[in-house]
Amino acid sequence: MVSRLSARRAQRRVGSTDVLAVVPPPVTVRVPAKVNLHLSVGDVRPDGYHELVTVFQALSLTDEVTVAVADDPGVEVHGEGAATVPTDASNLAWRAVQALAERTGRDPYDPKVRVVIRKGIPVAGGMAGGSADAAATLVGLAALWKLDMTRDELAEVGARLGSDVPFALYGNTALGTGRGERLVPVLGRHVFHWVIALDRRGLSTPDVYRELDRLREESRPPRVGAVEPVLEALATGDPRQLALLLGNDLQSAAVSLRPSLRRTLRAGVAAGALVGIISGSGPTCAFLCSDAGAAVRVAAELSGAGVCRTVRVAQGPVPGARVVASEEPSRPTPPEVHA
Ligand SMILES: C[C@@](CO)(OP(=O)(O)O)[C@H](O)COP(=O)(O)OP(=O)(O)OC[C@H]1O[C@@H](n2ccc(N)nc2=O)[C@H](O)[C@@H]1O
Ligand SMILES: Nc1ncnc2c1ncn2[C@@H]1O[C@H](COP(=O)(O)OP(=O)(O)O)[C@@H](O)[C@H]1O
Repeated sequence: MVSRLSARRAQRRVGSTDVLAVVPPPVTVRVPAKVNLHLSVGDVRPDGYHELVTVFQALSLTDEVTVAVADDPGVEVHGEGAATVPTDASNLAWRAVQALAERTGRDPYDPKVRVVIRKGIPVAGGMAGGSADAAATLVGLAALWKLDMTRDELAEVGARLGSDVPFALYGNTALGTGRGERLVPVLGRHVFHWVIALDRRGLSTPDVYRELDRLREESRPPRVGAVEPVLEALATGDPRQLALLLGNDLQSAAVSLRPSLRRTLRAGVAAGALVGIISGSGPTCAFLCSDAGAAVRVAAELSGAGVCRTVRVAQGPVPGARVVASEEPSRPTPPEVHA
Protein backbone atom coordinates (compact mmCIF):
# COMPACT_ATOMS: atom_id res chain seq x y z
CA MET A 1 0.00 0.00 0.00
CA VAL A 2 2.68 2.43 1.04
CA SER A 3 4.96 1.73 -1.91
CA ARG A 4 2.21 2.55 -4.39
CA LEU A 5 2.19 6.02 -2.92
CA SER A 6 5.72 6.71 -4.11
CA ALA A 7 4.80 6.47 -7.74
CA ARG A 8 1.80 8.72 -7.44
CA ARG A 9 1.89 12.16 -8.84
CA ALA A 10 -0.25 14.98 -7.58
CA GLN A 11 -1.65 17.66 -9.76
CA ARG A 12 -1.53 21.18 -8.45
CA ARG A 13 -2.12 24.65 -9.85
CA VAL A 14 0.77 27.04 -10.03
CA GLY A 15 -0.31 30.48 -11.18
CA SER A 16 -2.39 29.98 -14.24
CA THR A 17 -0.89 26.55 -15.10
CA ASP A 18 -1.41 22.98 -13.91
CA VAL A 19 1.80 21.22 -12.84
CA LEU A 20 2.29 17.53 -12.18
CA ALA A 21 4.40 17.33 -9.04
CA VAL A 22 6.06 14.14 -7.80
CA VAL A 23 4.83 13.04 -4.38
CA PRO A 24 7.86 12.42 -2.14
CA PRO A 25 8.61 8.74 -1.54
CA PRO A 26 7.72 7.11 1.81
CA VAL A 27 10.43 7.18 4.46
CA THR A 28 11.13 4.24 6.79
CA VAL A 29 12.86 4.77 10.12
CA ARG A 30 14.24 2.12 12.48
CA VAL A 31 14.16 2.99 16.18
CA PRO A 32 15.47 1.12 19.24
CA ALA A 33 13.98 0.07 22.58
CA LYS A 34 15.70 1.19 25.77
CA VAL A 35 16.63 -0.29 29.10
CA ASN A 36 17.42 1.82 32.17
CA LEU A 37 20.76 0.62 33.58
CA HIS A 38 20.20 2.90 36.55
CA LEU A 39 16.90 4.52 37.50
CA SER A 40 16.83 6.69 40.57
CA VAL A 41 13.35 8.12 41.24
CA GLY A 42 13.18 11.25 43.40
CA ASP A 43 10.24 13.21 44.70
CA VAL A 44 7.04 14.01 42.84
CA ARG A 45 7.22 17.50 41.34
CA PRO A 46 4.33 19.98 41.30
CA ASP A 47 3.61 18.95 37.67
CA GLY A 48 3.05 15.31 38.76
CA TYR A 49 6.31 13.95 37.28
CA HIS A 50 9.09 12.45 39.39
CA GLU A 51 12.59 13.87 39.33
CA LEU A 52 14.87 11.21 37.80
CA VAL A 53 18.52 10.36 37.45
CA THR A 54 18.73 7.58 34.91
CA VAL A 55 21.16 5.91 32.53
CA PHE A 56 19.47 4.81 29.33
CA GLN A 57 20.91 2.28 26.92
CA ALA A 58 19.40 1.70 23.47
CA LEU A 59 19.08 -1.98 22.50
CA SER A 60 18.90 -3.85 19.20
CA LEU A 61 15.21 -4.55 19.65
CA THR A 62 13.49 -2.23 17.22
CA ASP A 63 10.29 -0.88 15.70
CA GLU A 64 10.07 0.30 12.10
CA VAL A 65 7.93 3.26 11.20
CA THR A 66 7.07 4.32 7.65
CA VAL A 67 5.63 7.76 6.97
CA ALA A 68 4.08 8.58 3.61
CA VAL A 69 2.09 11.35 2.00
CA ALA A 70 -1.47 10.03 1.71
CA ASP A 71 -5.01 11.12 1.04
CA ASP A 72 -6.22 8.65 3.70
CA PRO A 73 -4.36 9.89 6.79
CA GLY A 74 -4.04 7.74 9.90
CA VAL A 75 -2.02 5.09 11.72
CA GLU A 76 -1.68 1.35 11.09
CA VAL A 77 0.02 -0.95 13.57
CA HIS A 78 1.37 -4.42 12.75
CA GLY A 79 3.41 -7.01 14.63
CA GLU A 80 3.53 -8.24 18.20
CA GLY A 81 0.98 -6.67 20.50
CA ALA A 82 -0.42 -4.54 17.67
CA ALA A 83 -4.01 -5.23 18.72
CA THR A 84 -3.44 -3.43 22.04
CA VAL A 85 -2.00 -0.26 20.47
CA PRO A 86 -4.49 2.53 19.73
CA THR A 87 -4.76 3.63 16.10
CA ASP A 88 -6.69 6.81 16.91
CA ALA A 89 -5.35 10.26 17.74
CA SER A 90 -3.96 8.96 21.07
CA ASN A 91 -1.26 6.93 19.28
CA LEU A 92 2.03 8.58 20.20
CA ALA A 93 3.19 8.47 16.58
CA TRP A 94 0.08 10.36 15.50
CA ARG A 95 0.61 12.88 18.28
CA ALA A 96 4.10 13.35 16.86
CA VAL A 97 2.64 14.02 13.39
CA GLN A 98 0.31 16.64 14.83
CA ALA A 99 3.01 18.27 16.98
CA LEU A 100 5.47 18.57 14.09
CA ALA A 101 2.75 19.77 11.70
CA GLU A 102 1.86 22.51 14.15
CA ARG A 103 5.51 23.44 14.73
CA THR A 104 6.10 23.79 10.96
CA GLY A 105 2.94 25.69 10.03
CA ARG A 106 0.96 22.74 8.61
CA ASP A 107 -2.61 21.86 9.51
CA PRO A 108 -2.31 19.42 12.47
CA TYR A 109 -5.87 18.19 11.84
CA ASP A 110 -5.26 17.42 8.17
CA PRO A 111 -1.54 16.60 7.82
CA LYS A 112 -2.08 14.25 4.81
CA VAL A 113 0.26 11.65 6.26
CA ARG A 114 -0.09 7.92 6.83
CA VAL A 115 2.02 6.20 9.48
CA VAL A 116 2.66 2.45 9.36
CA ILE A 117 4.23 0.97 12.52
CA ARG A 118 5.79 -2.51 12.67
CA LYS A 119 6.24 -3.41 16.34
CA GLY A 120 9.27 -5.37 17.53
CA ILE A 121 9.41 -3.57 20.90
CA PRO A 122 7.05 -5.07 23.51
CA VAL A 123 3.96 -2.92 24.07
CA ALA A 124 3.61 -1.46 27.59
CA GLY A 125 6.77 -3.36 28.49
CA GLY A 126 8.90 -0.60 30.05
CA MET A 127 11.06 -0.38 26.92
CA ALA A 128 9.62 2.91 25.61
CA GLY A 129 8.00 1.50 22.47
CA GLY A 130 5.44 4.28 22.11
CA SER A 131 8.13 6.93 22.65
CA ALA A 132 10.28 5.17 20.07
CA ASP A 133 7.46 5.37 17.51
CA ALA A 134 7.00 9.08 18.22
CA ALA A 135 10.75 9.67 17.76
CA ALA A 136 10.81 7.64 14.53
CA THR A 137 7.84 9.61 13.21
CA LEU A 138 9.61 12.92 13.89
CA VAL A 139 12.74 11.74 12.05
CA GLY A 140 10.67 10.31 9.18
CA LEU A 141 8.60 13.44 8.74
CA ALA A 142 11.66 15.68 8.89
CA ALA A 143 12.93 13.74 5.84
CA LEU A 144 9.54 13.50 4.11
CA TRP A 145 8.81 17.21 4.53
CA LYS A 146 12.46 18.17 3.93
CA LEU A 147 12.60 20.12 7.17
CA ASP A 148 15.75 21.92 8.14
CA MET A 149 15.59 20.85 11.81
CA THR A 150 18.38 19.54 14.03
CA ARG A 151 17.95 16.52 16.28
CA ASP A 152 17.95 18.89 19.28
CA GLU A 153 15.01 20.77 17.74
CA LEU A 154 13.16 17.49 17.09
CA ALA A 155 13.92 16.48 20.69
CA GLU A 156 12.28 19.69 21.95
CA VAL A 157 9.09 18.73 20.10
CA GLY A 158 9.46 15.10 21.29
CA ALA A 159 9.90 15.99 24.97
CA ARG A 160 6.40 17.45 25.00
CA LEU A 161 5.02 14.08 23.82
CA GLY A 162 6.74 11.90 26.44
CA SER A 163 9.75 11.95 28.75
CA ASP A 164 11.49 9.08 26.90
CA VAL A 165 11.07 10.47 23.36
CA PRO A 166 14.30 12.52 23.26
CA PHE A 167 16.39 9.47 24.21
CA ALA A 168 14.88 7.42 21.36
CA LEU A 169 16.08 10.16 18.98
CA TYR A 170 19.71 9.96 20.14
CA GLY A 171 20.03 6.31 21.25
CA ASN A 172 23.39 4.87 22.38
CA THR A 173 23.93 5.39 26.12
CA ALA A 174 22.92 8.60 27.89
CA LEU A 175 22.49 10.09 31.33
CA GLY A 176 18.97 11.45 31.73
CA THR A 177 17.81 13.97 34.34
CA GLY A 178 14.73 16.12 34.92
CA ARG A 179 11.81 13.85 34.06
CA GLY A 180 14.23 11.87 31.86
CA GLU A 181 14.20 14.28 28.91
CA ARG A 182 17.44 16.17 29.68
CA LEU A 183 20.24 14.10 28.19
CA VAL A 184 24.02 13.97 28.21
CA PRO A 185 25.68 11.29 26.06
CA VAL A 186 27.74 8.64 27.84
CA LEU A 187 30.60 7.78 25.54
CA GLY A 188 31.99 4.26 25.32
CA ARG A 189 33.06 1.68 22.77
CA HIS A 190 31.91 -1.42 24.61
CA VAL A 191 29.07 -3.69 23.56
CA PHE A 192 26.91 -5.38 26.20
CA HIS A 193 24.86 -8.53 25.67
CA TRP A 194 21.31 -8.83 26.97
CA VAL A 195 18.50 -11.33 27.21
CA ILE A 196 15.06 -9.76 27.29
CA ALA A 197 12.11 -11.66 28.82
CA LEU A 198 8.72 -10.41 27.67
CA ASP A 199 5.73 -10.84 29.96
CA ARG A 200 2.24 -11.88 28.91
CA ARG A 201 0.61 -8.53 29.76
CA GLY A 202 1.92 -4.99 30.05
CA LEU A 203 2.07 -2.66 33.04
CA SER A 204 0.94 0.97 32.99
CA THR A 205 3.77 3.47 33.65
CA PRO A 206 1.63 5.89 35.75
CA ASP A 207 0.34 2.93 37.84
CA VAL A 208 3.91 1.83 38.60
CA TYR A 209 5.00 5.35 39.64
CA ARG A 210 1.87 5.59 41.84
CA GLU A 211 2.65 2.21 43.41
CA LEU A 212 6.17 3.41 44.25
CA ASP A 213 4.71 6.52 45.95
CA ARG A 214 2.37 4.27 47.92
CA LEU A 215 5.16 1.89 48.96
CA ARG A 216 7.32 4.85 50.04
CA GLU A 217 4.50 6.15 52.24
CA GLU A 218 4.18 2.87 54.10
CA SER A 219 7.75 1.52 54.16
CA ARG A 220 11.25 2.15 52.83
CA PRO A 221 11.62 0.26 49.57
CA PRO A 222 15.28 -0.06 48.48
CA ARG A 223 16.80 2.91 46.65
CA VAL A 224 19.58 2.69 44.08
CA GLY A 225 22.96 4.23 44.96
CA ALA A 226 24.86 7.01 43.19
CA VAL A 227 25.09 7.03 39.39
CA GLU A 228 28.85 7.69 39.11
CA PRO A 229 29.99 4.07 39.68
CA VAL A 230 27.63 2.97 36.87
CA LEU A 231 29.27 5.46 34.50
CA GLU A 232 32.71 4.18 35.56
CA ALA A 233 31.69 0.56 34.96
CA LEU A 234 30.39 1.49 31.51
CA ALA A 235 33.74 3.06 30.72
CA THR A 236 35.61 -0.14 31.65
CA GLY A 237 33.30 -2.26 29.50
CA ASP A 238 33.42 -5.07 32.08
CA PRO A 239 29.91 -6.62 32.24
CA ARG A 240 30.70 -8.23 35.62
CA GLN A 241 31.48 -4.84 37.16
CA LEU A 242 28.40 -3.28 35.55
CA ALA A 243 26.20 -6.18 36.74
CA LEU A 244 26.97 -5.33 40.38
CA LEU A 245 25.73 -1.79 39.89
CA LEU A 246 22.52 -2.06 37.83
CA GLY A 247 19.52 -0.79 39.77
CA ASN A 248 15.97 0.45 39.32
CA ASP A 249 13.87 2.21 41.98
CA LEU A 250 10.70 1.20 40.10
CA GLN A 251 11.54 -2.49 40.47
CA SER A 252 9.89 -2.91 43.90
CA ALA A 253 6.73 -1.21 42.58
CA ALA A 254 6.59 -3.34 39.42
CA VAL A 255 7.13 -6.53 41.45
CA SER A 256 4.49 -5.43 43.96
CA LEU A 257 1.97 -5.09 41.09
CA ARG A 258 3.16 -8.27 39.33
CA PRO A 259 4.67 -10.64 41.97
CA SER A 260 5.37 -13.34 39.34
CA LEU A 261 8.27 -11.15 38.11
CA ARG A 262 10.33 -12.34 41.09
CA ARG A 263 10.33 -15.84 39.59
CA THR A 264 11.32 -14.53 36.15
CA LEU A 265 14.24 -12.57 37.62
CA ARG A 266 15.44 -15.61 39.58
CA ALA A 267 15.08 -17.91 36.55
CA GLY A 268 17.31 -15.67 34.37
CA VAL A 269 20.11 -15.69 36.94
CA ALA A 270 19.71 -19.46 37.43
CA ALA A 271 20.06 -19.80 33.65
CA GLY A 272 23.46 -18.08 33.81
CA ALA A 273 22.84 -14.32 33.49
CA LEU A 274 25.10 -12.04 35.55
CA VAL A 275 22.08 -10.12 36.85
CA GLY A 276 18.45 -9.41 36.04
CA ILE A 277 16.55 -6.13 36.39
CA ILE A 278 13.10 -4.87 35.55
CA SER A 279 13.31 -2.62 32.50
CA GLY A 280 11.93 0.83 33.46
CA SER A 281 8.37 0.48 34.71
CA GLY A 282 8.28 -3.19 33.63
CA PRO A 283 7.15 -5.86 33.28
CA THR A 284 9.93 -6.75 30.81
CA CYS A 285 12.99 -8.23 32.55
CA ALA A 286 16.46 -7.49 31.17
CA PHE A 287 19.34 -9.86 31.91
CA LEU A 288 22.94 -8.77 31.45
CA CYS A 289 25.19 -11.61 30.20
CA SER A 290 28.96 -11.98 30.08
CA ASP A 291 29.17 -12.31 26.27
CA ALA A 292 27.17 -13.11 23.13
CA GLY A 293 27.47 -16.90 23.59
CA ALA A 294 26.27 -16.71 27.18
CA ALA A 295 23.27 -14.62 26.07
CA VAL A 296 22.22 -17.29 23.57
CA ARG A 297 22.54 -20.02 26.22
CA VAL A 298 20.60 -18.02 28.83
CA ALA A 299 17.87 -17.24 26.28
CA ALA A 300 17.50 -20.92 25.37
CA GLU A 301 17.25 -22.04 28.98
CA LEU A 302 14.95 -19.21 30.03
CA SER A 303 12.53 -19.81 27.19
CA GLY A 304 12.07 -23.37 28.44
CA ALA A 305 11.50 -22.27 32.05
CA GLY A 306 7.86 -21.24 31.54
CA VAL A 307 8.25 -17.92 33.35
CA CYS A 308 7.61 -15.51 30.48
CA ARG A 309 5.79 -15.20 27.16
CA THR A 310 8.87 -15.06 24.99
CA VAL A 311 12.58 -14.31 25.09
CA ARG A 312 14.84 -12.18 22.88
CA VAL A 313 18.58 -11.67 22.63
CA ALA A 314 19.75 -8.08 22.17
CA GLN A 315 22.85 -5.97 22.35
CA GLY A 316 23.51 -2.36 23.22
CA PRO A 317 24.28 0.38 22.75
CA VAL A 318 22.81 1.02 19.28
CA PRO A 319 22.06 4.36 17.58
CA GLY A 320 18.76 6.22 17.89
CA ALA A 321 16.02 6.65 15.29
CA ARG A 322 17.48 6.63 11.78
CA VAL A 323 16.22 6.48 8.24
CA VAL A 324 16.75 3.02 6.73
CA ALA A 325 14.85 3.36 3.48
CA SER A 326 13.50 6.10 1.36
CA GLU A 327 12.32 4.79 -1.98
CA GLU A 328 13.63 6.79 -4.86
CA PRO A 329 10.80 8.65 -6.53
CA SER A 330 9.97 7.45 -10.01
CA ARG A 331 11.81 9.71 -12.47
CA PRO A 332 10.38 13.22 -12.10
CA THR A 333 8.07 14.06 -14.94
CA PRO A 334 8.79 17.41 -16.52
CA PRO A 335 6.06 19.82 -15.54
CA GLU A 336 3.17 19.62 -17.95
CA VAL A 337 2.02 23.05 -18.86
CA HIS A 338 -1.45 23.47 -20.19
CA ALA A 339 -2.16 26.58 -22.13
C1 LIG B 1 9.52 4.68 33.50
C2 LIG B 1 10.24 5.21 32.30
C3 LIG B 1 11.76 5.08 32.57
O1 LIG B 1 12.52 5.46 31.44
O2 LIG B 1 10.00 4.55 31.07
P1 LIG B 1 9.05 3.27 30.73
O3 LIG B 1 9.59 2.18 31.56
O4 LIG B 1 7.64 3.59 31.05
O5 LIG B 1 9.26 3.00 29.26
C4 LIG B 1 9.91 6.70 32.06
O6 LIG B 1 10.15 7.46 33.21
C5 LIG B 1 8.50 6.90 31.58
O7 LIG B 1 8.58 7.78 30.50
P2 LIG B 1 7.34 7.95 29.48
O8 LIG B 1 6.70 6.63 29.23
O9 LIG B 1 7.82 8.75 28.33
O10 LIG B 1 6.38 8.73 30.40
P3 LIG B 1 5.48 10.03 30.13
O11 LIG B 1 4.56 9.75 29.00
O12 LIG B 1 6.32 11.27 30.10
O13 LIG B 1 4.63 10.03 31.49
C6 LIG B 1 3.66 9.06 31.73
C7 LIG B 1 3.37 9.10 33.22
O14 LIG B 1 4.45 8.51 33.95
C8 LIG B 1 4.69 9.20 35.15
N1 LIG B 1 6.05 9.77 35.15
C9 LIG B 1 6.79 9.76 34.00
C10 LIG B 1 8.08 10.26 34.01
C11 LIG B 1 8.58 10.81 35.22
N2 LIG B 1 9.81 11.32 35.29
N3 LIG B 1 7.82 10.81 36.34
C12 LIG B 1 6.56 10.28 36.32
O15 LIG B 1 5.88 10.29 37.34
C13 LIG B 1 3.62 10.28 35.26
O16 LIG B 1 2.53 9.72 35.95
C14 LIG B 1 3.24 10.51 33.80
O17 LIG B 1 1.92 11.00 33.66
N1 LIG C 1 2.87 3.80 19.01
C1 LIG C 1 2.61 3.18 20.16
N2 LIG C 1 3.22 2.03 20.47
C2 LIG C 1 2.96 1.41 21.66
N3 LIG C 1 2.11 1.88 22.58
C3 LIG C 1 1.49 3.03 22.32
C4 LIG C 1 1.72 3.73 21.11
N4 LIG C 1 0.98 4.84 21.15
C5 LIG C 1 0.31 4.84 22.32
N5 LIG C 1 0.61 3.75 23.04
C6 LIG C 1 0.07 3.44 24.39
O1 LIG C 1 1.12 3.65 25.33
C7 LIG C 1 1.10 2.66 26.35
C8 LIG C 1 2.54 2.43 26.80
O2 LIG C 1 3.20 1.69 25.80
P1 LIG C 1 4.77 1.61 25.58
O3 LIG C 1 5.32 2.94 25.22
O4 LIG C 1 4.98 0.49 24.64
O5 LIG C 1 5.27 1.12 27.00
P2 LIG C 1 6.12 1.72 28.19
O6 LIG C 1 5.57 3.10 28.53
O7 LIG C 1 5.92 0.74 29.28
O8 LIG C 1 7.52 1.76 27.73
C9 LIG C 1 0.43 1.43 25.72
O9 LIG C 1 -0.42 0.82 26.64
C10 LIG C 1 -0.37 1.97 24.54
O10 LIG C 1 -1.73 1.97 24.82
